[in-house]
Amino acid sequence: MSDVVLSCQNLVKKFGGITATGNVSLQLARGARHALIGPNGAGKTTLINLLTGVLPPTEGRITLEGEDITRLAPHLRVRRGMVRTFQINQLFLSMTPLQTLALVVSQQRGLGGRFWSALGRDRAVAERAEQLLAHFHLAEVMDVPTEYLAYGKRRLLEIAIALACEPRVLLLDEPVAGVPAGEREEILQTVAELPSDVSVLLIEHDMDLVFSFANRMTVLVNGTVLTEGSPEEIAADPRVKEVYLGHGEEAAHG
Ligand SMILES: Nc1ncnc2c1ncn2[C@@H]1O[C@H](COP(=O)(O)OP(=O)(O)OP(=O)(O)O)[C@@H](O)[C@H]1O
Repeated sequence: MSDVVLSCQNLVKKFGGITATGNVSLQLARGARHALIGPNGAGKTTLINLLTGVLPPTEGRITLEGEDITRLAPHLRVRRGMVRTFQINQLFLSMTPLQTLALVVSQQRGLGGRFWSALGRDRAVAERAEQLLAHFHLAEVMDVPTEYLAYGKRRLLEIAIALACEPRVLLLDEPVAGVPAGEREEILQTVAELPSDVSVLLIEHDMDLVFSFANRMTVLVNGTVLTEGSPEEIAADPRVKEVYLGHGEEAAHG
């Protein structure tokens, strides 16, 4: 097995005259806690949309576990182990975290819509759901309908749902956006502590959070990679400081 789980080579995405992604190459190492940072409009979300297949690239190539997935439909990328945090929809709002996770685990294990009976009978489904509830600090609210959950708990549930799909690559686009400052660190710590067979690519604006989470960082500016390195290298890079100082509050907090 290669040490690189996901990579893109020379990715370009143009929207009419705007180049949102300009010749980006990136490698996500197996087990990495990799952060993608950059000021507003740098092209971070566009890059995640290209990697997940929501947007087709204008040019370039994407490989997952060495296989070319550039033209693969988004749902087939999920099936191959690349998962992004899901938006919670109406169905999930009326369900509890336990029901939601049991449903996703059942689907994942090919039990489909029989999840209600599966939860009662299939110990393995219930056990995996309980494991996820414990890891994501949701055990005490597992029977509370999602619509009544605090925002931070909802974000944790979104990540837990993604994890229930047993990803090899987890893509998180600002997973703590809107969460009160005091709760953000705990959420990202929970992600950082996932098993090392899950490789994580995170977009996050809060620099303090990024530095406590990441062991690798890529800085995007104007759709291109300014630099990539360890958190220490990035923190010491005068070009990065310049970009962030140049954008002031906006860059630091989105
Ligand atoms: N569908 C689109 N049509 C036209 N331009 C787009 C589209 N999506 C993104 N862009 C442009 O591409 C550039 C990169 O946007 P993108 O949202 O990827 O940046 P970002 O780094 O995620 O920004 P933010 O931190 O504000 O979320 C911006 O100039 C944006 O206006």
